[in-house]
Amino acid sequence: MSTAVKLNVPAQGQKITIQDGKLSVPDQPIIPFIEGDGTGPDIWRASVRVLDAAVAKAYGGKRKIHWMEVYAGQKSNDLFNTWLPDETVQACRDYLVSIKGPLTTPIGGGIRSLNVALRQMLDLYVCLRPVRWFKGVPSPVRSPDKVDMVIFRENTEDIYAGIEFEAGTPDNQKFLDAFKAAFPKQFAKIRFPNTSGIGIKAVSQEGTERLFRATVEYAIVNKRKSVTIVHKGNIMKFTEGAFRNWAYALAEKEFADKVYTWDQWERTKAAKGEKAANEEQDAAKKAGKIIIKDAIADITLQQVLTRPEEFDVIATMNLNGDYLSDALAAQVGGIGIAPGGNINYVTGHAVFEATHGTAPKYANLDKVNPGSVILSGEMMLRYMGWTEAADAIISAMDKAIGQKTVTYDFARLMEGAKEVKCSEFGDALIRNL
Ligand SMILES: NC(=O)C1=CN([C@@H]2O[C@H](COP(=O)(O)OP(=O)(O)OC[C@H]3O[C@@H](n4cnc5c(N)ncnc54)[C@H](OP(=O)(O)O)[C@@H]3O)[C@@H](O)[C@H]2O)C=CC1
Ligand SMILES: O=C(O)CCC(=O)C(=O)O
Ligand SMILES: [Mg+2]
Repeated sequence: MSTAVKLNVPAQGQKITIQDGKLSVPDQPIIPFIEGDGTGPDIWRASVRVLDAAVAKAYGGKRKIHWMEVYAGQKSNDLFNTWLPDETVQACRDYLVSIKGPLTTPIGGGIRSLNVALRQMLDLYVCLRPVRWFKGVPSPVRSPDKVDMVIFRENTEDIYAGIEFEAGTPDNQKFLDAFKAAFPKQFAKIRFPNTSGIGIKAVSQEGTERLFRATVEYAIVNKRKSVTIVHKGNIMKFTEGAFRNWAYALAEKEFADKVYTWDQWERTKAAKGEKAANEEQDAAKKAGKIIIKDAIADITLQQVLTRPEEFDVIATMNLNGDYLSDALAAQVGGIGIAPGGNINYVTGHAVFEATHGTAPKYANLDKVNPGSVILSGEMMLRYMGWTEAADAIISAMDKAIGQKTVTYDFARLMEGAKEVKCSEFGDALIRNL
């Protein structure tokens, strides 16, 4: 039985609200945070000091965040005998904007991902993961400066929805019986039905459209050059292929005067030839239109390495986005510095979190890079409209890395670096604010 969960609401501060689609952020907002499992507590302790210092530096005491701890994961289970209390989900709902550390998910059994559950319960349909290089960060590629990509990963659908039937269970048998009865031809395609685990991949038009609408709006507001739809539609025609087609159709329907799509190029080519299609595309580029293109997921993973300058904003489904965001992070210094935000742009709900996990072998060593959570906090501040504080963090990050004061992950790859602890990297950022 779970114990009652008591949240300590700060005595001061107000809720962030949303009116007519616009966030209303008080000068003293209450922001819930989840510390996280494994390295989460070390990272959070360093991060919160940097975020507070950046706000104090930017607004001289006029603005201040009142943090409210909410619980999830191991700490929650230890204290309250529940992994994800309703009170936590409700607080993220009520206070609109929150931030979290990583939470552990067991492999092959046990509880389902609390991270994914939170995204689904709050319907945070965009997982926004910008990938950029800070000068001086060690990288395995020759030109990490060419990597400046922003991933829009669909966050509520796909194989991640957790519709699975474990091999050998009565539910699995029930599912297979019903499947066989309704679709005997497709059932016959299962190579080893008696020992197959089954997972269901659902990708919808609504889910695709809201993700892609947010992507194109972001590309327009931020004056980006292109959006690449990344999919495996040659194999999964009615899920990943449909994602591609729905995305192209939405771009032409809702953003006709702001974009030029490769679908348009194909149509013009078929009607008037390749030269005319190229001229049309060149004219669109000159007019500042965003090029909407697509690429199959496997070749994308090669080309983001070999031709990074051709990728700008990327829209993709849940699983592809998961793989792609860790792979891209490697090019700019690793997941120790890869931030993210889970956002519903309609309701305003947002939970900011690092791309990495709990890195359990480093728990409580005050060792790992807190950069990912700090930069997730930077994204949160920008989302709140606190641009000056966000800019101060970026500039401090530039300076600290320029001084070669870095945690172990960078130090092991950098000549002449001064390796510092997680908390000391926080200190270095604060000094450089
Ligand atoms: N959103 C979330 O909460 C997420 C949770 N997870 C969960 O985390 C757990 C562990 O997953 P795992 O696959 O090991 O992936 P992790 O991301 O936790 O760690 C993998 C490796 O990445 C490097 N790394 C991770 N965090 C940092 C950091 N802050 N600074 C520097 N390097 C870092 C370390 O590399 P090295 O050993 O080379 O130093 C580490 O061993 C699992 O339960 C998983 O489900 C995973 C991803 C996201
Ligand atoms: O929830 C998890 O444990 C993993 C999630 C993950 O890898 C991600 O969001 O990138
Ligand atoms: Mg991941």
